[in-house]
Amino acid sequence: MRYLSAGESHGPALTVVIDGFPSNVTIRKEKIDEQLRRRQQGYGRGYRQQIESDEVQVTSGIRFGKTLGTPITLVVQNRDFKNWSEKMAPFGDKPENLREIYRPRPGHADLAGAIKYDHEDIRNVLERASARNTATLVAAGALARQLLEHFGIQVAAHVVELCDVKAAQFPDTLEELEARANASPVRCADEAAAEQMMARIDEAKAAGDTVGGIFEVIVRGCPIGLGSYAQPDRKLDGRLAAALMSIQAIKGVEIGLGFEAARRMGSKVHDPILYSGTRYVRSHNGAGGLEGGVTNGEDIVIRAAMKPISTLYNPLPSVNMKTKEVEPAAIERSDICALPAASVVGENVVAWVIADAFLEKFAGDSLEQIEDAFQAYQARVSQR
Ligand SMILES: Cc1cc2nc3c(=O)[nH]c(=O)nc-3n(C[C@H](O)[C@H](O)[C@H](O)COP(=O)(O)O)c2cc1C
Ligand SMILES: C=C(O[C@@H]1CC(C(=O)O)=C[C@@H](OP(=O)(O)O)[C@H]1O)C(=O)O
Repeated sequence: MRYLSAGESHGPALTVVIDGFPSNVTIRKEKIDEQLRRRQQGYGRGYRQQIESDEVQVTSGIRFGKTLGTPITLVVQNRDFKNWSEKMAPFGDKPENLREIYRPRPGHADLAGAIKYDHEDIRNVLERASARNTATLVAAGALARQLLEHFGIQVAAHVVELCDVKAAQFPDTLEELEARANASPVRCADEAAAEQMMARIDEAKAAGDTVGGIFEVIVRGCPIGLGSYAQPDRKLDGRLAAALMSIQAIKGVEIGLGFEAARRMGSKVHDPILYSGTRYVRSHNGAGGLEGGVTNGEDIVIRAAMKPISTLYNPLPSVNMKTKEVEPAAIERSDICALPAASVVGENVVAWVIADAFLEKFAGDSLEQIEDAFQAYQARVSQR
């Protein structure tokens, strides 16, 4: 399975074309829209989210609520385009009063992008570098998720740290964790920590500053054996890390104990293997569900660290690329914190990678063929 996305933040629309998705999978539009809505939310988001009300349009590959097995095209309109139609026009002359951007923002793609693609106006860079494109990743992930649901695989995410505030209380069940995260303005299941996180966002806003943090994604219900140790590019840990690192502003990924594993003795890291009478189980899950790049049947637990938003209302020094004078970096309308939104993007890109690995293992052109392969494998696994 693969996809290609396209679109500028203030252009007419964002588009993603998905190839290799099997036929006869039931898809509900409301489930895609629900993920798009979740991505738009979160304490600390900027004014743009009040303009947008993201909704998917399907222009190919689905008929009467079922996939056809042929390319699926998902489109998300940018409502803001009506305010940008002259400034973002594909053809015609530049408007006389166009405000061009020459002062790159530290932390954004501005400087490197302007040099790499030979652009004078940094808008030509930021329009595509913008995390607005994560709407397409979420739409694709929301489709993948509906395939995973059919096989009892759940994906959830929650915020565990925001700036220097850490969540300390975690609910016992995944359902409760998900419900509490969904109810929290910062998508954190620990209510007391969530209050402090919101205070940090308020402080950052008042100071013209920004904040980042860490979110955790949990996948429950994966069979043993997704991914492979046979080639580096087939290892599922690497594929998941790449997907998360590809989200704008994600600077670190850890699986299971992650960096903490490096500080402990092996006996305090690895998970003893037990047999329940029907299946192999672990007494804890330091590996985060992955050993040798292959799922081991435990929950996949993966965390991603997001740097603070690059646009500062109290900007850092930069250089005017036209005059070479030192000047404050440009200010674009911006989020103060987009960590809750990034956690939703994280959930959906992880869902995509898991669905991709699932389809490799249980290959088939239709849902029925995949079900046959899955059931045959489950029968074999129960003999081991
Ligand atoms: C959901 C989300 C929203 C974001 N919103 C903004 C924003 O409003 N302003 C901004 O400067 N950066 C924002 N960012 C971060 C930039 O997109 C990011 O700093 C930039 O693309 C460079 O990231 P990189 O160094 O990881 O490539 C956002 C990131 C995400 C994931
Ligand atoms: C538009 C979205 O995110 C945007 C990501 C972003 C950036 O630089 O990454 C800059 C802002 O866009 P704007 O300049 O229109 O205010 C964010 O709000 C979105 O997530 O829907």
